Amino acid sequence: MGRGGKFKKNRGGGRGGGRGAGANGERAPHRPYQTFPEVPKENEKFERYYKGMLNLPEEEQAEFWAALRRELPNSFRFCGSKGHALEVRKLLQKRYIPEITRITHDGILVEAPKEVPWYPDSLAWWMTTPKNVVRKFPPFSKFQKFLVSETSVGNISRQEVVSMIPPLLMDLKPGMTVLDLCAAPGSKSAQLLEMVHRGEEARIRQVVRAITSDANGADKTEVEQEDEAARLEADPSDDGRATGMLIANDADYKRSHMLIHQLKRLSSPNMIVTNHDATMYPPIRIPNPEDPYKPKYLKFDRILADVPCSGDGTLRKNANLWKDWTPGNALGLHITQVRILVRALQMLKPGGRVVYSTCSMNPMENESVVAAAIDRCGGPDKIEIIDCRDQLPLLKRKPGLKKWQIMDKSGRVWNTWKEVEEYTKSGGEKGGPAVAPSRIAKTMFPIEEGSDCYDLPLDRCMRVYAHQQDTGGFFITALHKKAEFKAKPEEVEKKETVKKPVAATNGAANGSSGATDAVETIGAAAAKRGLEEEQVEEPEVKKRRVSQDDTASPLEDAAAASEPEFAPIPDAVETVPEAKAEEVETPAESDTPMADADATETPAETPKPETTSTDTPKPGQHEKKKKQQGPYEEPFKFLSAENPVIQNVTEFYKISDRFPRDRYMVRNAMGEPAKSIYYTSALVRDILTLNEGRGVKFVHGGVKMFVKQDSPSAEVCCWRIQSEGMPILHGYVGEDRVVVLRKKETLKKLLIEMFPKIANGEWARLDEIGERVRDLGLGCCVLRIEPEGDDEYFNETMALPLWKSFHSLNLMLPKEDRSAMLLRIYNDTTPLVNMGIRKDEKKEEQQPVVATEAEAVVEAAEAKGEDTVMGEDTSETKEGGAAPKEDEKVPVENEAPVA
Ligand SMILES: C[S@@+](CC[C@H](N)C(=O)[O-])C[C@H]1O[C@@H](n2cnc3c(N)ncnc32)[C@H](O)[C@@H]1O
Repeated sequence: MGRGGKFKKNRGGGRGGGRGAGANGERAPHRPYQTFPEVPKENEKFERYYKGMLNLPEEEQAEFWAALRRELPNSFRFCGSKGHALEVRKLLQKRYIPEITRITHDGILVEAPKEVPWYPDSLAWWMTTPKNVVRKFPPFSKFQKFLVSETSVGNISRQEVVSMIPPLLMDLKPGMTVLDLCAAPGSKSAQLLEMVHRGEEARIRQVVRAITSDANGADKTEVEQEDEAARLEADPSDDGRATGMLIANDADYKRSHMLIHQLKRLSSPNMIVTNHDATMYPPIRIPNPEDPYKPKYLKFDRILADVPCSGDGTLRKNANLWKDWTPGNALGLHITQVRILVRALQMLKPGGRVVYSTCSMNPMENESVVAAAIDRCGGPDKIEIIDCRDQLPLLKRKPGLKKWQIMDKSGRVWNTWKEVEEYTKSGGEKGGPAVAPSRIAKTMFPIEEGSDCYDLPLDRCMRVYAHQQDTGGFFITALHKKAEFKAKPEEVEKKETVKKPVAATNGAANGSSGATDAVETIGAAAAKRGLEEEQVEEPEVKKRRVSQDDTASPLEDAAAASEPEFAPIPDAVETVPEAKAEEVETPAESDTPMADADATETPAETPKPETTSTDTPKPGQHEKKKKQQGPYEEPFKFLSAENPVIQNVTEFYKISDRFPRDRYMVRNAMGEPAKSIYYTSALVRDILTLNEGRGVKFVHGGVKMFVKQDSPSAEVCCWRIQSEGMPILHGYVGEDRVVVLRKKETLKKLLIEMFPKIANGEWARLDEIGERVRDLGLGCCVLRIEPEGDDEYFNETMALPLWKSFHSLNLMLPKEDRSAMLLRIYNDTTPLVNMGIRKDEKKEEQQPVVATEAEAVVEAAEAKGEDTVMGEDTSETKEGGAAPKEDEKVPVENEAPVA
């Protein structure tokens, strides 16, 4: 329900007659809230298809159907680095739960949030009180503010619990490379990225301490010490910095930008966002130390294929699915799903792992896809289904199906492919012309006897049903690649008249470059012909050996890519299933990325070109479309360590030699630092550099490290450190540019006041930092917070950018971050004070910040029954980073009060 929606009253009687499981997996004693009756929760075909097929014991059947008709509990996950996530969790437990347990609603004590029992470190929580009650019922207001505020700054992810499972089965370790093929809006990518960085803070601290013999920041890392990833040996090669990498990909351009918004908060230099059709994901070139002239391609340690699906496991939050469910939804997706999984297995290292998941219960999107992909990839000798029974022991699940039926569009159920063939041969029931049921394919059925895939242990797949622990439905399988293989070509039915999958047409639709098409063709060729990445000889490579910095022009690539070796196999193209748009309604795309920002498990998400070739653009339409589809991304250009700007920042901040200087990047064709300087890991740099001009559609990479600022004099560096780069850099900044803050009250002044004055002796108001800031040179510095005492809410070491001008200071933090910190540390919702702003800005600036934009975003997404990951920032610029927020502006003197 949206913001303006009416508060829905409890309709009494308890949910599902008190039959459901509680949030801890046990039966709940009572269910104070019931489902909304607007949509009749029935669908004859759906019920007929699933009744009996899911192998549920008789006594569970009623529970299963009752659970599907109940509303889903509210769930959320504490995210970011583990130490910080645990601190935020502490607030829930100590400050908010005691308050919630005292609330009665309609005469019934509400259930407090509970830990999701199987999620590690108790970082995932859920509660049965509906979201709209939490949002609108006044006694929840403090808790709601906490949720909104921490969501907006990226410390809480409003994620459905079953959607948290796949990353937990990835066995992702420090140093590994991981690809999330269908990643938007990014809740699982966020989990994966946290894993890429696991233990990093502790490892870096070990290194910095060893170098400086400095005990800065009395260590609060008890938890991390228990964690193997926190030991330097886990990832030692880059002074403890994480060397692993996540590539998060989505075929839909707009959704790939949602990914950027969601993941940016994690400030990771180890992440790239790409925009490709996963069925033909292009080979990614990496350095080849053995022979720099011979192209080498990345093979991933881990791949997540959380594929587009019909989404009938999300019925509990998308009640419209009750009326919209048709068997055709899944029929139209099976082939794309198989292709995505085959491509994932191709791009995997031997010994690596792919996790395949859907939020659908339909075997034709699940077990049949797994079996068909294993069959195409060389059978059980090459690909093994991993037995995950010992993983997440507290998660209740059912084994994958070994037998199932297929329901065609008309609702007729088929047991075997043979049955379909016989029916077709016989000319159907009326003895008329032989017409096969539309869209049914052989690979949808259980594999027949005689194949080495006949008896695959499909029971090792995991099915999670709504009634087991009061969740949505989900399917997850982990696959181990035992050895390289050459994939079998797709078996195709030539007679079907089909359209191209919409995702596959994206490149053309969005006017992407010839180079992109060429790379997609190479990806497609590799995928369709079963070529391994090593065997993919790129077009230009055939003509001449290339050096690492050699880049073929897009045209060359495109022309060469059309040579026979890389041409798509005609049959395969012809038999691509019809775009599912006509059967499965894709939610209408709104103009603002915000409106559909947080769709996680939305059904049928295959991207759709916005226009067909016959569309005539209306006046003014062209520009808008172009922007939405974003055919042009600024290139990623790395700066040399000798670049004068790099030398200037290194000198001004006295950045230690231990901090790499060859990983700074800008986003403009000239390769000149103009507005922002980004920082990436070494691997991300190599990938962005080596693949330039190959048409790989990179849409994001790098953390914004420095932002250009007007500076008061030539001696003051005009590049301030950006808050998102601070955690990476601060340990290497010389003490000349560091201010140490220890007192809780001093920090509060800096958080509440946007421009606290320091001229004319007013520095003295700033307690222990007063003299230091008085004596400090102008410009940006590191405010290192090392809390004294043992205040339970003020005990985390942090580093924030602080700007000193002649008259005032400014903590360079976005407003949401300031407000979230005020709430977290001081339980304070005081409006921020900005004495230095112009009159016309004043009214707006002095509004309380919590629960404004962030709340609107969360509510908009939740209104659609979707997961929300993090706060939305709609100020993305062409430079690929967020436009500076209002309060990140240069604290120029004329904005600050004149003393
Ligand atoms: C189930 S959602 C992914 C949810 C996401 N993993 C998360 O946890 O937030 C499926 C995504 O696949 C994308 N998609 C659809 N077809 C695709 C294709 N052929 N290649 C890559 N992505 C595709 C959709 O745009 C959608 O964002």
